[in-house]
Amino acid sequence: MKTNRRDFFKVTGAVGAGIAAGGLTSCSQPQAEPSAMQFIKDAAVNNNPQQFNMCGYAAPKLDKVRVGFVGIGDRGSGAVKRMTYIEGVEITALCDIRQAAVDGAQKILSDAGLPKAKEFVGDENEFKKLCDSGLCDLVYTATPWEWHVPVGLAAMEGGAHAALEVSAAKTMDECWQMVETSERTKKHCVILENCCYDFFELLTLNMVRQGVFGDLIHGEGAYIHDLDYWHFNKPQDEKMTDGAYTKMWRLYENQRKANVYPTHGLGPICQAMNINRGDKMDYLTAMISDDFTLKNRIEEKAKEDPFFEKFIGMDMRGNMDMQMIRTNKGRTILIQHDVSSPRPYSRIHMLSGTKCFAQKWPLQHIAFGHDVVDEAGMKELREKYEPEIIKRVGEMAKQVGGHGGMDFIMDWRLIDCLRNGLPVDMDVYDAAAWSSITPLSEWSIANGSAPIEVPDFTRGAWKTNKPVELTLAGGGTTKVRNLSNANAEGQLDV
Ligand SMILES: NC(=O)c1ccc[n+]([C@@H]2O[C@H](COP(=O)([O-])OP(=O)(O)OC[C@H]3O[C@@H](n4cnc5c(N)ncnc54)[C@H](O)[C@@H]3O)[C@@H](O)[C@H]2O)c1
Repeated sequence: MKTNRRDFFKVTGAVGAGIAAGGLTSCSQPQAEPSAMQFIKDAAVNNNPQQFNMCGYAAPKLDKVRVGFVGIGDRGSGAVKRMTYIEGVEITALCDIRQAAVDGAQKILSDAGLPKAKEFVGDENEFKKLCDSGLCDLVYTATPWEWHVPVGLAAMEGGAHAALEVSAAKTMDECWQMVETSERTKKHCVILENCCYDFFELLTLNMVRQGVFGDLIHGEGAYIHDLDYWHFNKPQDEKMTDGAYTKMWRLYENQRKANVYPTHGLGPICQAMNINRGDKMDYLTAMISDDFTLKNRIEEKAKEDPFFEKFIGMDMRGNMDMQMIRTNKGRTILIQHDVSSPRPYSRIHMLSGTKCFAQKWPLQHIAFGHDVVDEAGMKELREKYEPEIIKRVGEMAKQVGGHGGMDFIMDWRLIDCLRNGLPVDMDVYDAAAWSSITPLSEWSIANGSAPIEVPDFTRGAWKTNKPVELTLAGGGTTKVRNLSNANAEGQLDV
């Protein structure tokens, strides 16, 4: 039973197949055998040794970064636009299953005075041609979740770095495939976790680094976002290709009883705790509530519009799921996920240390002991601890927009790292560990909240890997193009 855990975790992709067919599916449950304790023992044994350590790896410098985009819907088109502001970027290739999406991206390029990119429009495997074209140094993927890893693997095999939207992977097998392919090809596989670049998250990360928090004890993160409007934003055309989520993909994904979107809350906490770089997640336990809203909403919508009748009877995930994670250094993390309850947005972002406490939602504050820092104190803290990246591009990022600026900071930093041959902030081990919460939580939930080990994707290298760099040392040279037509568009909620 030592090497079968990848198979054990393989989720069949039935949800994905359902989306592709435009039909109804139910998500397969992972088996509940062997017992959790047996499984935890087995999971301590790694499959293959690390081939090459991608943490801290500096790929050869690229003066120009030729970027290809796969999946240019809501999120991907925003990324194309942001990249037009970054010098040293050449947008060379655009791929989508919809011509309209590619046309929209070409317009973004022409509006910015940039040349047309080569188009790859066809079926769902058209991205392979883009990845094999030799046109790209970086393939930036913003498809529905089921395509992230297939595109990322093809990109790395084709000689490009891969950048994958969140969550990077859906299954444990995909997590290992990313790790093994990145190590073998020596191509970065970056998770595009924009929340790691938000202003308060970066401020608190730097404060942790400077010792202001003392020892970190506990962190909390979340993705609590009432997506009702987006889930039910019906496509207007017959092929179901417009609307908020193309072919209603996200409603289908909500059949899976797991935290299907763990990384917005988890990523910044992992960076603060040096997960994979001095500490690691050891094990988790997960729990989910029943569904109190989604089935009812589907029935309500079906009464208004027969389009929604096909969703009746779908076995939806419960509203709220939670994961409790214990780290090797004895810290704890709580992650919450709820996209279907009528309540205000929150990613919590709470850090609790021996000397300092910070929390972003519902009310942003920092405290020392019982004393909450006032406005003047916050100003002082920002002046003292705002990291260099915010000083360098923070104001420009606010003008470009994208969730208040953090999306642009993330893109700029990624390009600057590639251009200056710097290690990336969010490497393949982060992509795998953060994404693995989905299959791990699914297993724990299916097994009465039994604890389950989080695999060590670094295979021991976490003990010596260096923390995320916050100084821009060796980089910071990438300029931002004329911002005169920037309009800071993009909602503040992620
Ligand atoms: N980081 C964030 O803040 C954030 C915010 C929104 C969405 N996202 C992520 O971005 C991704 C896309 O979400 P979205 O809201 O833009 O969805 P969307 O449905 O608007 O866009 C997806 C696009 O991918 C295209 N597509 C589907 N399959 C494809 C394939 N095989 N090859 C090429 N193109 C394909 C679709 O036609 C569509 O244009 C998701 O992973 C989502 O989780 C992240």
